[in-house]
Amino acid sequence: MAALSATATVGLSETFTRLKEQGKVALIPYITAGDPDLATTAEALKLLDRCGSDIIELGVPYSDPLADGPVIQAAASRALSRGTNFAKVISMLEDVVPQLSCPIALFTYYNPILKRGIEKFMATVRDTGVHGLVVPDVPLEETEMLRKEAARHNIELVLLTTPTTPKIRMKAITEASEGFVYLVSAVGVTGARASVSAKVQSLLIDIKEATSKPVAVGFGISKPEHVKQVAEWGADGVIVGSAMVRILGDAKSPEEGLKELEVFTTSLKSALS
Ligand SMILES: O=P(O)(O)OC[C@@H](O)[C@@H](O)c1c[nH]c2ccccc12
Repeated sequence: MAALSATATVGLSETFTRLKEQGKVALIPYITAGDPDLATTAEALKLLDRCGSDIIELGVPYSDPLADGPVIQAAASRALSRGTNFAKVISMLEDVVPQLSCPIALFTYYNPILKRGIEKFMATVRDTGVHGLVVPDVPLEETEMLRKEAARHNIELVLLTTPTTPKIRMKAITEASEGFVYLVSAVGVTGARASVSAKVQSLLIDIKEATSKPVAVGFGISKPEHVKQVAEWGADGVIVGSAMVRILGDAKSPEEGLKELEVFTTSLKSALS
């Protein structure tokens, strides 16, 4: 099955190439695996795919999510308290990825990778048909090993740059990043914000001077008007996490959460068309 899924969907950079040809901007939701449970996560992935997501970021819940705000931290602890672990996320993905038309970028902190061993981790992830990997807390100096193993297993390792990243370092990050460059729009942790910082516009100009690779913007984006604004500023993709995670976490039942997720995702998708 993995072989089929590996060919069934194209990778991250190919997805951006196709969207660019169509003059479209990628909608990239993030959800935490196992919140409220893995069965709902499986349904949510299929639903997000059906609603026109172009790439889906799936977070592996971790006990010390230092870059996450309260919404995603709470989702991670709910998922962990239900017994969600890496092995269970992988077996869910083995079943679900072949049913998706959009690629998955697995989102994990560095520690779970080190625990398994980088090579074993990459091989396991690749066998599920997952195309991308985002590791927010690995320092650039240590990404060399990660990048080598990711490339060896045909996984696109996405690196992140922030509003306070010095230009030289930003250039090194855009050079090394595969799939797309993740532009973190705001300083601090993840979480919906009232508006998107206008600084994103100049940051996008700087990054696009440094690289022709696609750039997706994340952090704080939670409304159709945010999505529209970031697309107008020239982003190739827009990432929405906490607002999606909150919908699933606040719902009275998984069914209700999935229904609201569909409405919300559809509203974001129409803001991009
Ligand atoms: O939640 P927000 O503000 O919409 O931002 C996206 C973010 O959730 C997702 O990309 C992500 C989840 N955990 C992270 C940790 C670091 C950087 C990014 C992330």
